Amino acid sequence: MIICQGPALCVQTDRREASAQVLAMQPPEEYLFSHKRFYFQPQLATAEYLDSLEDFEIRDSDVFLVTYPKSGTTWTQNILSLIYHEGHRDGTEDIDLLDRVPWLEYNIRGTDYINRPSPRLFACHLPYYMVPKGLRNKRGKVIYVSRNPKDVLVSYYHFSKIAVKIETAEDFDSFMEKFLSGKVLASLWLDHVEGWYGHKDNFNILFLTYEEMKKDLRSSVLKICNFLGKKLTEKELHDVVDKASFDKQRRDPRTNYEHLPPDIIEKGKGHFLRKGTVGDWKNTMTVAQSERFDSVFKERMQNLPFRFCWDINEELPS
Ligand SMILES: Nc1ncnc2c1ncn2[C@@H]1O[C@H](COP(=O)(O)OS(=O)(=O)O)[C@@H](OP(=O)(O)O)[C@H]1O
Repeated sequence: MIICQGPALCVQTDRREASAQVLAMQPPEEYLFSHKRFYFQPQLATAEYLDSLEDFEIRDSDVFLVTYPKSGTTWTQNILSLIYHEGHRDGTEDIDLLDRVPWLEYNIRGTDYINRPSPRLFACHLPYYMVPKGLRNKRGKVIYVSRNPKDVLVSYYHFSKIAVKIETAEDFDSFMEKFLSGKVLASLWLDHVEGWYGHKDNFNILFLTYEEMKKDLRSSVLKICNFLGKKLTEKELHDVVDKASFDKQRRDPRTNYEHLPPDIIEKGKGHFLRKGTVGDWKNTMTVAQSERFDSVFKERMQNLPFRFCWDINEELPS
């Protein structure tokens, strides 16, 4: 089975040959593969497979977590697994998170995940127009998690230093320019979020933000449970919230991706779960960089319903 973390981290536990074939098709210096106006990780995505997703058969019980990278994907994957799997909550099962909630666009190919019992859980970074058409007809459920794009940018920048398969940022300025022009995995943040929000009526969808999860994780888990029609006891809810905390997740090698080999994550350069805070962009971006970011993002942000801390002098929520 191919195991992937986001667009950037991928490893296979078996069936290595499938990925080796795909790898052989791509020159190693190519970090981005464009298909239908969207950037993918070239080692794993093929146009043929991506096109086949259109007809991927959706079950009403399917749950799709959709994010732009670095927005809280792993966190929500963990929450979904904890909500649905008692053995995960009580620690009696030793199943990899990425087997629980695999990547639709990268790692169900060649696996039998599609034949698993319901409810099937998937994660993806796909734009709204590339997901299976069944989803676009309101079958299955979609949870869309977004995060302040300034924090996304900073998280992505640091991640590029530890993720071997994505281009290492030379410096923050040049990485920011790539981010602002959408020349990164998953393309332009604005297009992704606007696309999903603008087409929300076609989907059975719940929008969440990283910031609201940080502010009140218990309420966010309850919101997810209500959307999924899943009732947890007080003890179960407590266990989900407890095991999804940043500290617990960081200490768990499975959710901090410490088990991934060094050709996926470079050891000793940082952790996947880095800081897990709101507003860390203020520690990295200068006033000039923030203003440059605003000059591209601010106007279009006003059409979105999500309210993020934007100005460098604005106080962060407690
Ligand atoms: N439990 C928990 N609580 C708070 N924050 C968390 C948690 N789990 C992951 N994270 C933070 O999410 C950031 C990684 O985002 P993703 O998981 O979406 O990355 S990826 O797209 O799957 O590569 C990355 O953010 P930064 O720390 O700002 O870099 C992670 O630390």
